[in-house]
Amino acid sequence: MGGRGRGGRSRTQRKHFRQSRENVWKRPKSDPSSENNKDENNGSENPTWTPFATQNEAFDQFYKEQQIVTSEEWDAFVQVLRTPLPATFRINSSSQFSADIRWQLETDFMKSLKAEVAEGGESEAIRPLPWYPENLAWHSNFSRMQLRKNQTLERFHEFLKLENEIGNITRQEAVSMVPPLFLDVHPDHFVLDMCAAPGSKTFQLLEIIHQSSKAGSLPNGMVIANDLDVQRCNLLIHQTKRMCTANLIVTNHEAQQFPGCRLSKNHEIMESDQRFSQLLFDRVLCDVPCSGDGTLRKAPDLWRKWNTGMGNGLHSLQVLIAMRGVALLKVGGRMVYSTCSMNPIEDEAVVAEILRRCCGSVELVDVSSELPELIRRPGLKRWKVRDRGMWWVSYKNVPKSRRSVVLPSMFPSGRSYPNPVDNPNVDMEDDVNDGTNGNSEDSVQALENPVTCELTEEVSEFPLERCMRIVPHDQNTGAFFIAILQKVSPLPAIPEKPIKGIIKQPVEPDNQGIEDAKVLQVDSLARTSEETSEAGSEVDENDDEPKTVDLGATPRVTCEGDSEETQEPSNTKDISKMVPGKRKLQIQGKWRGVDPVVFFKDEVIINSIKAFYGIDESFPFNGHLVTRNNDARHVKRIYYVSKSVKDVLELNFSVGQQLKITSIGIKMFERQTSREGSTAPCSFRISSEGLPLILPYISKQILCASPVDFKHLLQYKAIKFVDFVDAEFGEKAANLLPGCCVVVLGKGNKAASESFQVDESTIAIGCWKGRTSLTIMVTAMDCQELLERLKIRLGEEKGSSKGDDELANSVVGEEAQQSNGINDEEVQPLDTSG
Ligand SMILES: C[S@@+](CC[C@H](N)C(=O)[O-])C[C@H]1O[C@@H](n2cnc3c(N)ncnc32)[C@H](O)[C@@H]1O
Repeated sequence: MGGRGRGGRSRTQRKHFRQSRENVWKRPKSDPSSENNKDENNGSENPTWTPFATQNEAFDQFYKEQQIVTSEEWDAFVQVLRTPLPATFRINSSSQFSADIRWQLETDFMKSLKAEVAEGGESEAIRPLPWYPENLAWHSNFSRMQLRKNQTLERFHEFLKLENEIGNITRQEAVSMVPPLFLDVHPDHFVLDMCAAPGSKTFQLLEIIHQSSKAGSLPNGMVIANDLDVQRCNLLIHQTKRMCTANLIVTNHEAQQFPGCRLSKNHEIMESDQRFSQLLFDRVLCDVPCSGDGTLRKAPDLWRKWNTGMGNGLHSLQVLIAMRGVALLKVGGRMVYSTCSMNPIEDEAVVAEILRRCCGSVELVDVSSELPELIRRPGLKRWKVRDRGMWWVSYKNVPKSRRSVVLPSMFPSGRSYPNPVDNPNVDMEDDVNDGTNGNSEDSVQALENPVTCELTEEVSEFPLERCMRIVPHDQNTGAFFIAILQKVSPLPAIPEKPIKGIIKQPVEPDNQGIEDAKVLQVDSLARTSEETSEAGSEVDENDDEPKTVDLGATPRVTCEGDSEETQEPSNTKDISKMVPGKRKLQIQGKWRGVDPVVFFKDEVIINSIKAFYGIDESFPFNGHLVTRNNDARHVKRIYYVSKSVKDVLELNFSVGQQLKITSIGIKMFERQTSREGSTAPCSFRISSEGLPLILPYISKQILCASPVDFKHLLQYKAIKFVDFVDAEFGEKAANLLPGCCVVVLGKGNKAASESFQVDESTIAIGCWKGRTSLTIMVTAMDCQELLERLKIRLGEEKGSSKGDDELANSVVGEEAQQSNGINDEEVQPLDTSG
């Protein structure tokens, strides 16, 4: 069960989230490339912001020449690129409230907003994206400014903000929603998201995995979401936390070096139920780092920065990442390669190189009949390479001096040629910067390139027309490139014969699968990630993503120069001493500075939890509980993992902890820390994220409240037993054992006497049974959301026997809340400390 959408977050974290949103269509005046310093709205002097320039001659030259749109379309293409991107968002299809939210949009907001738009002369306010299944993705014509304009829009704005934070919707660029749709994910699939942060596509993949889960059950599939960047991994954790899933592992590796996790042949398989001996995936999403010019509409700063070196510099890394993805794919599996760049060097050239290296074991899938309403263009079969102001149509004539930068794989034929004798007339080193955009990469040469004229253009032999490019002016979106690949047979062994300019660099000699036995690399491909990230900018998929996250309580310790290489645990003692003021350096197997992941097996604690909540034996505990602390006595949080994640974890232990795990599973139990909490019979409470999963299995400490009492609990947070409208409920609550309990929303007015059955629509909250009262353990935001949902589901409450004012007077709020230590900060943002 995932995506119940009630994962709370800390106030600090939300504050960061809000503050980090920037107006991407303005930049600080201090920026030297500002064109003027007038305020764009009133023409007055604005000391802080100026509009972005949306011109770049090198960009125009490059894309005109590549003919990604016809010359007749050029004006329309750039005109749309220069306008801000309309907001789009997606309903979380696995959320308990997805149908309610869609109903609200289709009936309430579509109508009420239409009136507003009519006033402003616009034709459409919000509309579902026609190509996205089941009206789950929406386009809005309002700018943020407009959203604040009047009350109706403000209500819509508040709705978007709240539902996004709760996890019922995700604000995501329309084109970014496309790759997961073509991945054809099934709930039992093992999926690898190689470059996953900030996680909007991971979220989508998890939705699909969870889509048809029944209450209390988990799908057989799982997602591993990986990102190289630790900070962005934290964004990913933050984003996916809203999904409340036990079927996710977040890892922190260079995707091109993603571990093979393969048992050696002589490894004894101890457990009879061990499912697999190597971690291979049914689906791989390879949404690589790219120059990002498809996001110009939401990141207009790129207009100024754009140059051809960005795409050229990323091509090698993109090939390496994609090849690693293919190697980790099961035969018969599907991989989607995507970029938010329009550049053929990052797009078609990479796909062609994958096909070339795979020698027929990978095919481009023709998806022309899928999602017919999505307007897209076929991939290019011919393109040119631009480097330092020169156009090259074949590698043949690339001068020796540029051959470490311009690679054979960048060209449609992919052919390598011996070094030419450099043409003295084409002195690349002396290329003059004419200052067009402040970058020497794109000095525009007035002279015609003599080398280009000698050659006919190359055409790719691969069916690259099966790739798709989405361009902004076709359906008012950003731009995106997508290719769908299928692995039809194991990858071939690559000839041992050394090829000039190419070195053999097996990714992981000890753990390679048969498929990826020999992955060759062009020597310039072996550049470090630091170099490549300088070459291009990685642009957030979601302009509402926070750029930084307050990690809350746990400071993370990272070591300077810490690489993905094995680090011996024996070294860590000394290193922890070298970091004064920080908590003890954590170790996860061979990874330093990362909290350990350990199976939680403390029978005493597990049995006390089972007994206290009356958890049915059919709920699988064995091997499904993990912690981030080696010392069971000091475990604060216990996480729950699905069977699929458990299997991967067991394999990971067997192969020497190759995976560097930054987050795993769903937080299920948390230790009580307050005074009253420590005297309760069970020292662990059920976390709000884990509750929906375990709910059908709980038989003790659980009550059913009438809608009116449930609503009052949400409104007033704490209510004395004697003050419940349904006296029987109050009595039953008073008879619970002290500590954590669960309150389920019932249907009738005397819900306490109802027998209830839990299904996907059941709404329940965690509470604390104190001496005289019941107090909810739900964040303020989750309370607000639940109250909204109740309003819609139940209609306005009528005929309450106890008025709200009267009840308000009986509220014990502060006292009770303090006693159990629950407050708005209940849910920690990062799953790192034990
Ligand atoms: C285009 S963004 C991915 C967007 C993401 N798929 C989403 O939908 O939210 C590219 C990501 O690749 C990461 N990255 C860059 N180099 C990487 C590498 N060598 N291995 C893994 N991730 C890398 C960046 O940190 C960035 O988060």
